[in-house]
Amino acid sequence: MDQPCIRIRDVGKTFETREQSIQALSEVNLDVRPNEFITFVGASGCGKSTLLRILAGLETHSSGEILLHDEPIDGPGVDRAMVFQHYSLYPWLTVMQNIRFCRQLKVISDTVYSQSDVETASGRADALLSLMGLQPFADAYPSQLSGGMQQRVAIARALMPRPDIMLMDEPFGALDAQTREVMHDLIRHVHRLEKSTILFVTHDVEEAIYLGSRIVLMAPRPGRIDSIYEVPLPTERHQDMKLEPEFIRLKREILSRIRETSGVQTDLEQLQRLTRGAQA
Ligand SMILES: Nc1ncnc2c1ncn2[C@@H]1O[C@H](COP(=O)(O)OP(=O)(O)OP(=O)(O)O)[C@@H](O)[C@H]1O
Repeated sequence: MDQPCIRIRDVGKTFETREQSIQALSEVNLDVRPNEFITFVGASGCGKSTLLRILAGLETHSSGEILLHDEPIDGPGVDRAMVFQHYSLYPWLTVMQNIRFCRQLKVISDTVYSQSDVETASGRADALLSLMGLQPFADAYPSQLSGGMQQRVAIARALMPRPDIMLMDEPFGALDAQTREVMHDLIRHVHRLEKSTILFVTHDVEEAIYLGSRIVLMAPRPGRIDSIYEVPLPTERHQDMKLEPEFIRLKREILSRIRETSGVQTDLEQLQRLTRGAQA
């Protein structure tokens, strides 16, 4: 079996605000193997985004250790790309310019500005444009595109420097149900083709099962890993699988565990007690 490309050991994160100290993550342990597609689910506030941001190098952790290819993470790097829920494209650049933007930065920062670098980058940008079905829109501006198309540009831009690891924080959260299904099949296709490792945060359990090979369920207060599920589906997926008994059983099990760990039930019970008290 492949060695893990990411090792997360006893990781904790505490945010200190003026009023309080928030333990966003506590004793998180996880090994990620190359080319895995891991999805993260869990109640609001369980630290999913914080963990992703730490892996992206956008946030530091307070305790424990995170190794990426046996090296500690010490900031963002071109080996990791992040895709957010909001498309975060540059509105003044065309689709093609947005896709090439990151690569241009890398070429300039490496000061290896040769013709062959530029040609390789152009070829890759063209390939990504066609992979995302965006060729007719190469010269369009983001404001001229639908949400789904903008997110395809954001994914193409993230893929441009050939990152080892894609960190995706609810990338399809703002899209309608039909567009999401199209994006699901597209991202599975991209994963097969590009062979990158994908860590994907979502609130949608069906999305988590359909996309992931493993599902990490996190729980809040403090944010931690509660359980990990292997997805019993073949690598090749199709939408009808969502109707299979095994898929529905896993969805029920995960949804029920999220409810149990979220504390919402406890809040409801407290509310009912208070209401009863007020009526007595
Ligand atoms: N910059 C910050 N400063 C203070 N507290 C923060 C900060 N970022 C996150 N938190 C807190 O850390 C906890 C975890 O937040 P995080 O956004 O990682 O959870 P999440 O699981 O992604 O939530 P959601 O599903 O609602 O997006 C929450 O209690 C949140 O309020």
